[in-house]
Amino acid sequence: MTTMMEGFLPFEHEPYFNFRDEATVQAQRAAFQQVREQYVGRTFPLIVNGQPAQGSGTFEVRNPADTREVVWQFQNATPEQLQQAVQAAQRAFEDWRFSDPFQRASIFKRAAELLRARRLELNAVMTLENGKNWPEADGEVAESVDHFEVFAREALRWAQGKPVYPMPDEHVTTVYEPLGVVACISPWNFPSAIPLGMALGAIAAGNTVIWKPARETPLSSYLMVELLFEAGLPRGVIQFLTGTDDVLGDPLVDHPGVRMIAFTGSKEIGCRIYERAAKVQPGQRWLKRVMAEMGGKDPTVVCADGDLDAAAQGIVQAAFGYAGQKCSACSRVIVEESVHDALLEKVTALARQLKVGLPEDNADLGPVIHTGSAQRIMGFVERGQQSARLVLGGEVPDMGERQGGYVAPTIFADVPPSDPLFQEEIFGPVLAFTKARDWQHAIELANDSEYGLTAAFYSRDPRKIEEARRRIHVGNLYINRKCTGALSGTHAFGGYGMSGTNAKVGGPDYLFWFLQTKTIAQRY
Ligand SMILES: NC(=O)c1ccc[n+]([C@@H]2O[C@H](COP(=O)([O-])OP(=O)(O)OC[C@H]3O[C@@H](n4cnc5c(N)ncnc54)[C@H](O)[C@@H]3O)[C@@H](O)[C@H]2O)c1
Ligand SMILES: N[C@@H](CCC=O)C(=O)O
Repeated sequence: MTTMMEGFLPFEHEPYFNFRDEATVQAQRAAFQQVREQYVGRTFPLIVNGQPAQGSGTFEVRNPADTREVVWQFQNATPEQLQQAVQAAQRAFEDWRFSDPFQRASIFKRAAELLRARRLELNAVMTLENGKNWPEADGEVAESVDHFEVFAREALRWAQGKPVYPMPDEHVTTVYEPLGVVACISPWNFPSAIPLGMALGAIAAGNTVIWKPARETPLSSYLMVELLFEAGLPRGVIQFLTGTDDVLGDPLVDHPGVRMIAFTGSKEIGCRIYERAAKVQPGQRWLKRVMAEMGGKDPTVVCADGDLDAAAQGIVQAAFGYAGQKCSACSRVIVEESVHDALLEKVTALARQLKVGLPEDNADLGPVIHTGSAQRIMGFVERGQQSARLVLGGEVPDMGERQGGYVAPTIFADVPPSDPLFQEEIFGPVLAFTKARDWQHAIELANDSEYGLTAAFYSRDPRKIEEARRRIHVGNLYINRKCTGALSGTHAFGGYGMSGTNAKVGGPDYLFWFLQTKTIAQRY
C-alpha cells in the first residue's frame, strides 16, 4: 500500500488561472462562447440506475445576472424515481463496497486529469448558473481538481486500517467498512466543489451516492458526475436526481434505505434534517448518520498592532467576494477602538472601488442568486439603518434593463452586538463594523455568535495570537489572512456551534464520517 501511495505523491494544489494574461482572458471568453453553443437551451436528464431518465416535467435554470435568460433545463424527479434510485444505489453498493481502493483512487486521478483539461468550460458553466465572476468560479473548479487528488490519496490511506495494541494469543485488526447509500444534498453557492467533496468522501470509502444538487445550479454538478463516469466510475455508484424539495427533501431524508445524509446548506434545513433523520422509519435497520454543515457569521478581529492594510484587503476580499454569498464570508469586523476609524476608512476606500456588473464580464461584484434574496438583504439594510450607521452602499445599483438581484457593497459602523446585522447570516455583500474596548474584548465579541465557522485575526503580537488560537471558537481560524478560501487537503473545512457537525471536508479525518469500524480478533 505504501508503494501505491508513493505513486500518488507529491501533492500540489491546482494553480489558478491568471486572468491578467490576455491569452487566458481570450481563452475564458472562448469557453463562454463554447458553453453557450454547447449547453444553453438544452435539457438534461436524471441518471437513475446508470441510465438517463426523464422526470415528470422540467424546470428552468436562469442566469442570475439577468433572470430573463433561461440557460438550461433539468428534470423534476418523481417519487417513484426516488425509490428506483435508492434501490439502484443499494444494488450497486453490493459491488462497490468491495471494490479495490486502488481502483477508486485511480478513477479519481483520471477524473482530475479530465477536469484539468476542461476547467475554463466548467468556470463558464458556473458563472452562467450561479453568478460567480471568473476568479471565484476558477477557485472553485480548482478546488474540485484538488478534491479528486486529495480523495484519491485518502481512499488509499484509510484502506490501510489502524494498528491496535497487540495481545499474545489473538491477531486483532481494525478495519474500516462503508455504510451503504449516502444522500448528498448540496447548496447552490459552491455547486461543484461542495457536492463533489461530499460524494467523493462517500465513494472513496466504498459507499454509493444519491447526488441531489440545488435547483439553482444543477449543471455544475451534472458535469462532475458525467466526468466521474468517463473516468471509469461504475454508473450505478451515483444516482443523480434533480427536482423539487417536496419530492427530494423530506422523502429522501426519511427514506429507510438511506444510511447517511451528507448535507451542506442553511441552518434551517440542516436542523430539520438532523431532527427527521433521528426517527427510525419502518423497515430501517440502522441509526442514520447525519453530516450537516451549515451557516456562518464570520468575524475578522483587528488588533491595534495589526497590519491595517493587509487586514483591509483581507476583509474586502472575504466580505464582498461572490457578493458575500459564502458560509465563510467575513460579515463582522471587530476592531480595537484606537484603530477603528483608520481601518474603516481603508476598508471603505477599497470597497468603493469594487465594480458591480456582469459576472460573465468578470465584474468585481455580480448579483446575488435570486431577486428575492436581494429583497431579503435590503430588508436587513433598511432595518440596520435604525440601529447602526450606514457608511457605504445600502442601495440597489441601476443595472438598466437587466433583471437580477444586484446589491451594492454595503458597510455599517457602530453595529451593536445584539443587532441582527451582527448576529444573523445575511448571505450578501453587507459588512458590520463593531468597536471593541481592547483586544480581549474583541475576542469576546467574536465569540458572541451561535455560529462558529471561520474567523480571521490580525495582530503582530505573539501573545495575542496565542490567546486568539486558544479562545476563538471556530472550526477555521486564520491568523493574518482572510477567512475565506480553504484549500482541500490543507485547510480541513467545517465549523463549531450552529455552523454544523464539524465534518472538516478535505481533512485527514473526513473519510471516517463515511465509514464504520470493524474489529476482527482471530485465534489460531
Ligand atoms: N458550512 C458549509 O460548509 C457551507 C458551505 C456552503 C453553504 N453553506 C450554507 O448554505 C446556505 C446557502 O445555501 P442554500 O440556500 O442552498 O441552502 P438550503 O438549506 O436552502 O438548501 C440546501 C439544499 O437543501 C435542499 N433542501 C431543501 N429542503 C430540504 C429538506 N426539507 N430536506 C432535505 N433537503 C432539503 C435544497 O434543495 C438544497 O439542495 C447558507 O446558509 C450557507 O452558509 C454552508
Ligand atoms: N470553503 C469555502 C466556503 C464554502 C462556503 O460557502 C471557503 O473556505 O471559503
